[in-house]
Amino acid sequence: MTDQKDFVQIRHAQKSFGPVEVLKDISLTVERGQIVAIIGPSGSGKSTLLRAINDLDPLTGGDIWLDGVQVNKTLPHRQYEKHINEMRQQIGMVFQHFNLFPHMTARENVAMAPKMLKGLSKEEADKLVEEQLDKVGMLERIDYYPSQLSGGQKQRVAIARALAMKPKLMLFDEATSALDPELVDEVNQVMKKLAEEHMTMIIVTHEMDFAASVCDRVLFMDQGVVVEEGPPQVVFKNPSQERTRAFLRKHLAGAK
Ligand SMILES: Nc1ncnc2c1ncn2[C@@H]1O[C@H](COP(=O)(O)OP(=O)(O)OP(=O)(O)O)[C@@H](O)[C@H]1O
Repeated sequence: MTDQKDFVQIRHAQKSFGPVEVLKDISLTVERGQIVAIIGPSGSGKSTLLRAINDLDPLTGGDIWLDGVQVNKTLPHRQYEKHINEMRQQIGMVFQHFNLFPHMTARENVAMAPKMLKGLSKEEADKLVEEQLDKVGMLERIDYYPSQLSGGQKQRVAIARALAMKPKLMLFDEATSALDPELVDEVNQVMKKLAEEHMTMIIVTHEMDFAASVCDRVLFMDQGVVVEEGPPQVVFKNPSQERTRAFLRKHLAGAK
C-alpha cells in the first residue's frame, strides 16, 4: 500500500512510436482524491500519457503504479492478461467518442462489465446500474439506445459505465471535445460532482476554464515533456515558462 502522496505514480515514463519519442522521461505523482488536468498543444503526448496509465499504450521505458501495485508489469502473456484486466477494472476511462455498444441500451451498456467481471446477479446489476445512471442524471433514459441519445447523454452513460466498476481512478481523454458546445456543460457538471465526491481523476482537456475551476493541479505538456505544473491559479495566472505563456495566450482569455 502506498501512502496518500503517491496513489498514482508515474516514474520516468518514456514512449516511442518507432523512431519518434513521444514521452520523454515524465515523472508524476497524484494523491488519492486529487484532480489533475493535463493541458498542452496538439501532439504533445497528453493522450499517450493517459493511455499509458492503464497500459493501453504500453510505455517503452519507466513504470506506472496504482495504489502500490505496478500496472505495467513484465509478466508471461497469460499472467499479464489476468493482471492487466484486474488493474483496468480499477481504472475507469472515458474517451472522446463514448464507445458505447450501439445495439445495447444504456442499462445494458452499464451492466455489461460488472455482470461479466464481478458475477453480479440480475437484481444486483439492476441496482448498481440504476444508481450509476441516476448519478449522471440518466435514469429516465435507462432503456434508450445510444442512437436515441444526444452526445452529452451518451457521454454521461459512458461515465456511468466506467463508474459501475467502482474504479479507484478515473481517466478522461477529452471527454467533451466531440460535443456540441451546448452539451459540454452537462458532462462537466457530472465531472464536477465526481470531484466533489473526491474521485481521483486525471483529465486531458482543452477547456482551460474547466481545468481552472475543478482541478487541484495542472500539468502543461509540450513535445513529450512536462514543461510546468502546479495549482491552476499559479499555472494559469502566473506561468513560469515562456512556452506555457505562449500556449495560454492562445487558449485562455486574459492570461499573461
Ligand atoms: N499509435 C501511434 N503510432 C504512431 N504515432 C502515434 C501513435 N499515437 C500517437 N502518436 C503520435 O504521438 C504524438 C502524441 O500524440 P498524442 O495523441 O498523445 O498527443 P495529444 O497531446 O493527446 O494531442 P491532441 O491534443 O491532438 O489529442 C503525435 O505526434 C502522434 O502522431
